Amino acid sequence: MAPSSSPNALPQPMLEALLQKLGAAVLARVGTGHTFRLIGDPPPWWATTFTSSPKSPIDVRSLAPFLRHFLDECESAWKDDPGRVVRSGPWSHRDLTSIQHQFEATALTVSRRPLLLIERVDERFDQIQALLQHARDQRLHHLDQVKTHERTHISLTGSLAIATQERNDVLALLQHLDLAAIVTNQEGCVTFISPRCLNWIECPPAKIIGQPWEESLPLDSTDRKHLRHTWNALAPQRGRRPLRLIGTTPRWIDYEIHADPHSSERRIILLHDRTEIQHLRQQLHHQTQFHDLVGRSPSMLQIYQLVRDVARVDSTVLIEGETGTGKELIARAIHYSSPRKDRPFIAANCAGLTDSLLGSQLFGHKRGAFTGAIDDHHGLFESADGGTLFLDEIGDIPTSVQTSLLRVLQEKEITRLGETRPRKVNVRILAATHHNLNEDVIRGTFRADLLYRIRVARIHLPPLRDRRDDIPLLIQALLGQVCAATGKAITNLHPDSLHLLMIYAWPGNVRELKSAIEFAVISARTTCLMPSDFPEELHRPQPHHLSPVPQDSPRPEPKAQLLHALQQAQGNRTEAAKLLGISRATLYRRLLAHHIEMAE
Ligand SMILES: Nc1ncnc2c1ncn2[C@@H]1O[C@H](COP(=O)(O)OP(=O)(O)OP(=O)(O)O)[C@@H](O)[C@H]1O
Repeated sequence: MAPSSSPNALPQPMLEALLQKLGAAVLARVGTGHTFRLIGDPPPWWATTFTSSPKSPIDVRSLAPFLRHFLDECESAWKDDPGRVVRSGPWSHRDLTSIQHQFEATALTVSRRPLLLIERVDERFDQIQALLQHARDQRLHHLDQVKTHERTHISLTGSLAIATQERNDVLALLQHLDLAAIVTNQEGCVTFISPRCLNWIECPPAKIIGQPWEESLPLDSTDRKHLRHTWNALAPQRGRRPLRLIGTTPRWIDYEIHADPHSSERRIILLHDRTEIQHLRQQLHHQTQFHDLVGRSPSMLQIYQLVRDVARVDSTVLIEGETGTGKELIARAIHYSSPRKDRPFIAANCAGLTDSLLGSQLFGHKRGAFTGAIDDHHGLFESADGGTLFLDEIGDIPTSVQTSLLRVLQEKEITRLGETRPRKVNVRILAATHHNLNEDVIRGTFRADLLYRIRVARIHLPPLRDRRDDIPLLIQALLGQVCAATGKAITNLHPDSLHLLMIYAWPGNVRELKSAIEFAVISARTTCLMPSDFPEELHRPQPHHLSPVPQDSPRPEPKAQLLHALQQAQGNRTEAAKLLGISRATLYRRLLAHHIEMAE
């Protein structure tokens, strides 16, 4: 029971009237005990509730046992504060028809006279009950909602955990497979990028997500074009060559572009780090290649060393070897290994030109120097000034030009045709021939003094049949070149094709090998080169007794075979060497060894 604040000091008649209006029974104490008298008219419910007559003094304890305790409590409250209004709180009481009602009593003193108000509060109680019920329902509903939310939360947390786990599994798998991945939406904007990929491109995800995929990878324009081309293809594609990611740590990556199996409009780009393989490949390339020359056979390794040696000095070099053995490549390698490498390298083919044409080509001419010389013209010597002039087929130079050439080599100056004034030139001469210039000197078609001038250093290139170990490397390199040039993707060489290429005599040397590969690539119906794809001459039976043997083979040709080959070649030693599948030098050595007469 909560004491409330002091009552308002209204005049008693007004107060009684007011309370009766409220439908309450208002009882005033008579004397000092529990006897009270009803003031004014009883409330409507009095007669059906209590047996006591409203007109007589009433012992309120007979109305309800509860009131006794209530009044005792009021008495002790009024001792401290006579002005206090004391409320009982509701109590239940059955009326004369046994219907239970709720009552509430309020006690106060007016002019020190205790008053007791008894109210039937059923309606209020019902309202409160209804409110309570409503509140209870609301609470239950709320609890239901809380439970539902809790269940949803648990289920979402579970789904999130599963999704996180799946994502981590996918990332772990990508990591394990050494793969990075990018997923794009239908507009080509990045929706996912794996941490490994972010690591490669050294970029925070916020800068990549939502950006067009093309801009997310640091590539040069050629690689970007290549990637875009692959992207635009309808079918899933694997990049034909690795891309180079530009960055603080440049990387080589292979890539595959797939449609997302869950949505055909999305794409998944899988990226594979190939940097290590690429470095190994480059190392291998460096090991198998010297400038543009492919080959690791002992003879080629010796030649590479010789090239390095002669590149350091400025002397003239004579490069000898059969056609197609790579004489021009050697000349280029010398030039580009030499201090002249930043100056011009000019190659001139001396075969098949008349005196004046070759002379004019090499030394230049003055206008009117010969018929058709309509202008002043500087020659290749002047063009090559400071650099290197490679004179191919020097054995075919007409004698008059040989004389001029000798003078240039001696004086280091040229005179244009039709002029008398010499001009200083600083040119290094490299010359090549497939002739035997010694024989040409003996025959009188080549000047001996010129030969000694140009043969200060000498490099002899072995024919391909004498260095068969290099054939597989050459095939690989040439196949790469031819595929790049033709745009055809050849991935394999059938073992029978390799056998065919290994046993053929290659009279045209590397040039012939290159042509055969070109032919096969063009003819190929699949990505594998079959024996039938190669030119017909490769299929002709190679005479067993003439079948070329590897250069390193210690087995010499028996004398009878040498004689037979010479006879077949009608004494022509170059032809005989070809038939035997050996170089001319080897043929000479073997002829000497077998004491076979070397006369022409
Ligand atoms: N060792 C090699 N590695 C790679 N390619 C080679 C090699 N040797 C030759 N080739 C290729 O073979 C072809 C002929 O080479 P090159 O012109 O240098 O030969 P050459 O001996 O000068 O021929 P010729 O005497 O007929 O002028 C070129 O396509 C060249 O690239």
